[in-house]
Amino acid sequence: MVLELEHLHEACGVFGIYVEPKTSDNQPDIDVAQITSLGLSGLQHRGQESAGMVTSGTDGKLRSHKGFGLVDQVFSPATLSGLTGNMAIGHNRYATAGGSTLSCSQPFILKTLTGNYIAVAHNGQLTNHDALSQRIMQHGVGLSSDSDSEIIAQILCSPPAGPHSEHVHGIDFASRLKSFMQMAATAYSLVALCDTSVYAVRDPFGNRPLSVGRLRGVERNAWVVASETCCFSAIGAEVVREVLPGEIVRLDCDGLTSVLTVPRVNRMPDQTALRHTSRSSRPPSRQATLSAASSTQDLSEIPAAFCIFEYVYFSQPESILEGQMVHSVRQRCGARLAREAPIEADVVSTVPTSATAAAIGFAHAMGIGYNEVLSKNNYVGRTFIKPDDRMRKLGVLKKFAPITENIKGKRIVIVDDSIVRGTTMGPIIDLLRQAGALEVHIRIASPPLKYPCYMGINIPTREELIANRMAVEDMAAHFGADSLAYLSLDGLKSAVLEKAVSADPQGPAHCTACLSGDYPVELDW
Ligand SMILES: O=P(O)(O)OC[C@H]1O[C@H](OP(=O)(O)OP(=O)(O)O)[C@H](O)[C@@H]1O
Ligand SMILES: NC(=O)CC[C@H](N)C(=O)O
Ligand code: SF4
Ligand SMILES: [Mg+2]
Repeated sequence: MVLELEHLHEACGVFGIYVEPKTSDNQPDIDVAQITSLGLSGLQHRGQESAGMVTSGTDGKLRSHKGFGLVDQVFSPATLSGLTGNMAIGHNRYATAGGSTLSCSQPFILKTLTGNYIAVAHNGQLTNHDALSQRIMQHGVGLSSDSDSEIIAQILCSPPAGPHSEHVHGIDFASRLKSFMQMAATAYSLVALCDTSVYAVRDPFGNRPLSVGRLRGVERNAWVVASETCCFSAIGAEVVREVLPGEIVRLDCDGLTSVLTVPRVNRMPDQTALRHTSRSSRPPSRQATLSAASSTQDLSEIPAAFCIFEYVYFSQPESILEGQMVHSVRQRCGARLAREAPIEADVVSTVPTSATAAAIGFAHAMGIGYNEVLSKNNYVGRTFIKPDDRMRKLGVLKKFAPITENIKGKRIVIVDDSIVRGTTMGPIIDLLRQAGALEVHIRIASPPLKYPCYMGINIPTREELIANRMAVEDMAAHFGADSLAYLSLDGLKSAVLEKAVSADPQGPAHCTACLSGDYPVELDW
């Protein structure tokens, strides 16, 4: 028997690019496949299982390549040279539905009744996956996988109900997207290719991130879209804006067009089909029932529910979310934590890597020097170890080594962004003690993680989350520390909201379900 040392898993990265075809030889050639591969590399932290890309050009033909592994392993120069065209979409996958198989890797490509092909890539997790797959199969359509993303592609193959002029004018893809959004409230950020346009779509709750940018120094239309803006600098792009919750954006030779916005409403016609929505493969403790939203409620009043954990852990520090840099938000979290749980010490440090900004914020607010006490080996991947205590600790020690001269004889505050199973913290405290720390105080820059996520993040089961197994007061002793404190939920929300801006008329609002148990869609346990 082996124990997998796993924390939270990321949420997939999507990327898209549209470059207007050249009209004169003076215009620069833009290699969209090369840019997509660079963009996906910049989003690698969101998914490492498989990568894929679809390109299309003026000939209307789609070219694609997918494979297991990291972006640089999947796309060789020879592969990229075959992916020609003026537009592309790409995907990095961490599986949340359907397992880690090539049949579930993305983008999905399907042929439609009009003869056109569509390609779709998805970040997120459909909360009504099971109900939608039943509905598709009842129409006699077989599915090739258990992927919820395939469901999206299948639904987008069907013309929307009611009168439409699709067969005369080709696919009315925006109407298809709107129709899909009315069936599935959350969670998805999508990029799609259809005809001569790239589409970018964010679910009505805006649960997963998605931003549009523009290639610098290119005179004609040259748009990009990505899960996170951190990949823009490597491809020479500037941030334009976020896709709004419920918005469908089209990128083509007409520029950036906001085709339409669907209010935050779950208007699936058969509301009862939304019950018992979680994947059957989940253990009972993770099963959830989604209560249908009342049809009389003014649902456009419901606030957005952008994943607050993107700020805490998932996103890269340089990414811009809701008009603010993730690094700055993390620093504010650290500063608030210092106000909520101050402590006298000689040095403040981080559990590298994602807690570093919070540790710096904590140190500044306390007026204590920040320094590093742990060196992280970036080449250690997921660790499989025997489940005895000694080997468990060695698993963590493979990842971190003490910087002893910064530790010996010091009172140390060690800041982490989150505690999931509690695997990392105990061995780190041992390491600091062995290196001669006088005192060790743990500060966590987010509230206790207690509830599963149904929106596309693999959080361990309730039983596996240490915050459900142990009171906060007992944790310091459990880890061998002198004290331990978490940031409050209000503290986290204030740090995020202090500078968040949104073009959404309702303003920025967040999903905090894994911390608070309040799900954006109602769940009965
Ligand atoms: O309580 P645990 O189950 O041990 O998990 C919590 C740890 O996992 C995450 O870090 P990760 O190792 O993923 O790396 P990062 O900080 O470099 O992103 C998180 O930042 C914590 O450090
Ligand atoms: N992590 C994700 O966003 C996963 C997307 C999709 N649910 C899949 O499993 O492929
Ligand atoms: S439950 Fe947590 S991880 Fe999932 S979307 Fe909400 S805030 Fe993000
Ligand atoms: Mg960490």
